[in-house]
Amino acid sequence: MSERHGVLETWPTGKDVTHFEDGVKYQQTIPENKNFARALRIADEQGITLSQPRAGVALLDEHIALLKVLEQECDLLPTTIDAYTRLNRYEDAAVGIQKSLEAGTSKLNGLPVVNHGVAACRHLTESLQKPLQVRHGTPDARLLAEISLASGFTSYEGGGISYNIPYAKRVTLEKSLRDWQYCDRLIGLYEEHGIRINREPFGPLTGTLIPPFMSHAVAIIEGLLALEQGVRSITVGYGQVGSLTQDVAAVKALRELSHDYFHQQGYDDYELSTVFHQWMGGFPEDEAKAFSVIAWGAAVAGMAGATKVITKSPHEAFGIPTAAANAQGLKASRQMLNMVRDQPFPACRAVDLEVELIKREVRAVLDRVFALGNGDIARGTVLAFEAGVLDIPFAPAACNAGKMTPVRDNAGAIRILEPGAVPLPDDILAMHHDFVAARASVERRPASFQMVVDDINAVSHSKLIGRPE
Ligand SMILES: CCC[C@H]1O[C@@H](n2cnc3c(N)ncnc32)[C@H](O)[C@@H]1O
Repeated sequence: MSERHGVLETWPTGKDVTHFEDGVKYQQTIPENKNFARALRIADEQGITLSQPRAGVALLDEHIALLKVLEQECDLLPTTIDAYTRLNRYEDAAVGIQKSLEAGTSKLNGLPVVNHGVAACRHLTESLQKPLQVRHGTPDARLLAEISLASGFTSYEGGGISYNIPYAKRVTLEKSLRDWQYCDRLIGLYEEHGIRINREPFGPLTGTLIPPFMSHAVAIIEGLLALEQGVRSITVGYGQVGSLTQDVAAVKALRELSHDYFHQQGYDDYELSTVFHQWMGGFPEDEAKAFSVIAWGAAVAGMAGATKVITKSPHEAFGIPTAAANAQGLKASRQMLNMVRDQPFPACRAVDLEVELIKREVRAVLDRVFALGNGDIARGTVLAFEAGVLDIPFAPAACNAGKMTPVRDNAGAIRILEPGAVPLPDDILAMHHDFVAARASVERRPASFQMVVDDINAVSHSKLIGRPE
């Protein structure tokens, strides 16, 4: 039995996509203004920042109603997939649908696209006017990809690292990287039939004090793995850390490094865009304070020249936002994006130094990943995680070393308290040490894990740096 046949058999709705050509034919009926890749290409050419929320509820009609509210305020639409579907637990998703019907409200934290199937999801994509993307967190996303793409979604988030390490405990990288090569190959097949589907590695990872160089390394690896399979529209992403100069530098470095590595590997016929995720850590409960965090994220995304910003809502501290709250986050973000649109962040020495630092750090890590894989990027990635060369702070995955410990410096930038086995050059390690020591002396306390804990809680307590009381 072919792999594809096996994938389609894992749930009855797999029958809906038996003939790949049917999905291609359907995608050819979608007007170009609803193609996600095209919208990003145009925005990037124009140098504007598009806005996109996260959103997903259990039942189809409610999800359509939700997206109709949001599409008034955003440029690009999501469909967030529920947690059961992300773990291929379609039976549990079916129970969640039933419970939602009985309760008259969503009992799932996203739309169970696999359970709903192609006909229903085509009704969804046809009901909306803006490009739609599937956002999820699925280590084995093969069936979800088959059904989503045949249903008219034109962008697919995730990757074999970014949807495993932060989202799963016991899924091996060998398996998730291989399953994501299937997803990328499927999108490569759509590309060969003239349908351009956008791919967006999940930049923020655990969203907890991730040093820019580490998330950039993962984004570039997943971009290369996608290019290898024929994907040609790639959005690399980054989660805001809250330091203005580090965030502006991170977006600049991410774009430039992605081009460097994609060209180095022989690709030049791709479209690249960047996405900036508004603060992914803990939020203040007070809605006015939450709007401040949201607006700060929008301001920096715009000034940094990100192609897209993923917005938050004033309900972030509580859970899934109502449509109204989600729309408020979009409106606050749009206001700010409009106000910063004509004032890109000016070139300055602090940003330039941070760009150079991030570039050196990314190169040190990726050089080792490529060396370990001896030219095979997927294999190098598996070995790099085993060796702790790639190491994602606070990730649940058993295959992640969890040795590298981040902490903020005295100005709020993310630095390294403990490098673990991440192969940074000695002079850079010394620089991180000095950054952290300077904060320790100002705070008159030793550099310690307590600082890390204080930083994790800082934003929800209306600060950026977790200073002692
Ligand atoms: C990247 C995942 C974390 C972020 O994703 C948001 N999120 C998750 N599920 C939904 C949903 N069903 N609707 C709207 N936002 C959602 C959370 O709030 C958080 O910001």
